Amino acid sequence: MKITKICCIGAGYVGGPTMAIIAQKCPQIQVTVVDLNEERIATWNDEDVNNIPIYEPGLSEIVKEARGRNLFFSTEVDKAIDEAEMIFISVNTPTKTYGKGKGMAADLKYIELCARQIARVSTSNKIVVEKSTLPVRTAEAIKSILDNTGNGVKFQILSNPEFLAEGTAVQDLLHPDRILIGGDTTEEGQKAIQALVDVYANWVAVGKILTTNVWSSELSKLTANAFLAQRISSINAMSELCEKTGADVNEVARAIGMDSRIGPKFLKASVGFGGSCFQKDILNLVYIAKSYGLNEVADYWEQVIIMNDHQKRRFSSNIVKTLYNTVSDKKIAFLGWAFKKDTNDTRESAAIYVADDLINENAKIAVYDPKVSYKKVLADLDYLQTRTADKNAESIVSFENPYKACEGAHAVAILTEWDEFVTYDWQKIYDAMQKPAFVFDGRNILNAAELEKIGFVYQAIGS
Ligand SMILES: NC(=O)c1ccc[n+]([C@@H]2O[C@H](COP(=O)([O-])OP(=O)(O)OC[C@H]3O[C@@H](n4cnc5c(N)ncnc54)[C@H](O)[C@@H]3O)[C@@H](O)[C@H]2O)c1
Ligand SMILES: O=c1ccn([C@@H]2O[C@H](COP(=O)(O)OP(=O)(O)O[C@H]3O[C@H](CO)[C@@H](O)[C@H](O)[C@H]3O)[C@@H](O)[C@H]2O)c(=O)[nH]1
Repeated sequence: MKITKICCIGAGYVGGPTMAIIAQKCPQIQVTVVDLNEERIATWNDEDVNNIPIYEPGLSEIVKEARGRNLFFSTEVDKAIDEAEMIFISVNTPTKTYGKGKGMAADLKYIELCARQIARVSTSNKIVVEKSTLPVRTAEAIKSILDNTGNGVKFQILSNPEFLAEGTAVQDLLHPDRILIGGDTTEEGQKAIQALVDVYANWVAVGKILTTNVWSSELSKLTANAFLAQRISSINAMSELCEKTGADVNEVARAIGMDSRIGPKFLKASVGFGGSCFQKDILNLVYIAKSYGLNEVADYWEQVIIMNDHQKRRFSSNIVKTLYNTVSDKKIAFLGWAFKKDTNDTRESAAIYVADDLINENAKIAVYDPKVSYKKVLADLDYLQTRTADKNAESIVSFENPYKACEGAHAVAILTEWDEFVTYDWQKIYDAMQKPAFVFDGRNILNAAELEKIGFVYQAIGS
């Protein structure tokens, strides 16, 4: 089956970039990305392509090339669904905040709404592709809804999890380690798999396109994120031991990373991992394991989250302890608010939790992040519901100039590893700060010797 029209439901961090690349690489396919969020669609369509809602290096250029040619962003969900032969579901699947599984399970209400909408409006056969990260066996639920509420048209359901990381989304999509496609073993299922393989084969070597059954594909996504996050919690656990023993976690990471069985990637000790995926997906894995009575499996993976929470709290406690056990009315400058560099995404960023802890101690926080607005900073803190929005606004400000953010501060804390932080005039920052001037480097990006020479009291993670 040759695909000529694709619809993607969800114009977020996955739907937007993924469809932009498909449109760029497959000019013969018309790709329409739809979303209920009118503001988001309007900014995807903004005349100035630099205003698109997601910041990813290289993305605006690709959108510029394909938008209006074969890439469209629209709020007309029904129309796009009905016209397409293949529909990607790329909506959010956050952790449940209510009812059974609250705080653990994935909330599938948006997925179910999509399935019902597809069933309601489809007048021709469709291939439905799960792009969102979903609990194993979700395809079964989607199939049941489609088959029982549809207009008699036939649906094939594929699982095609996305492995892109934010900040490198374009490169990850252009040069993926692998593409994973899970589908039914029936003849129809195999035809559907082939149709999606043919789309990716426009730019991905066929040897990198892996096909499996649906359940393996769904579970592989949760497994990949669990393994990646586990490496970070493992190195972060060692960072605390390094601080006690005089070992240096960067040296330890280099030494173990040269073992080809371990490998060098994902061994950077930090203030803790953030992002919308790791915590959510591991909690979901823990919930699934528990629901099958596999308590030891659940406890094993939950420890990755416990360690990460500890690492974030340890960072804020250390700031308070080092600043003579009080930060009350002291100005702490935060360089970085995003959960990692090269993205404007702040979901689950360590900065939010560190700020929350410090505000509990009456600190005054001044944030500078090259891509995050003050509105977003406040929304992130308000979401925690620790205190009133007014109190948050009194306790935290943000600056468009990093030097202004650091002026008069008792300490600077590095929360995100933006490259520009390394290039700053640290002497100038030092001169304008309270003395002694402290730097807490939550990303181990600055040069300790240089900063100490200037006069800073410098503390990194794990040394
Ligand atoms: N962010 C990542 O880097 C990443 C990477 C791989 C996988 N994932 C997974 O991909 C999925 C999407 O993540 P995201 O970061 O793009 O989320 P997101 O919140 O940025 O985007 C989801 C979009 O879906 C829209 N939406 C929700 N319900 C809808 C409906 N019924 N009809 C139309 N639009 C609807 C929302 O308005 C939102 O704009 C999640 O399951 C996530 O776990 C994310
Ligand atoms: O050595 C490291 C590597 C990462 N991090 C932190 O870990 C978090 C996650 O980083 P990363 O994995 O690079 O970004 P994400 O966009 O969250 O991507 C992850 O989550 C996505 C959503 O499921 C997956 O698709 C990706 O494969 C997976 O890497 C960030 O806070 C990083 O700063 C570290 O602290 N140390």
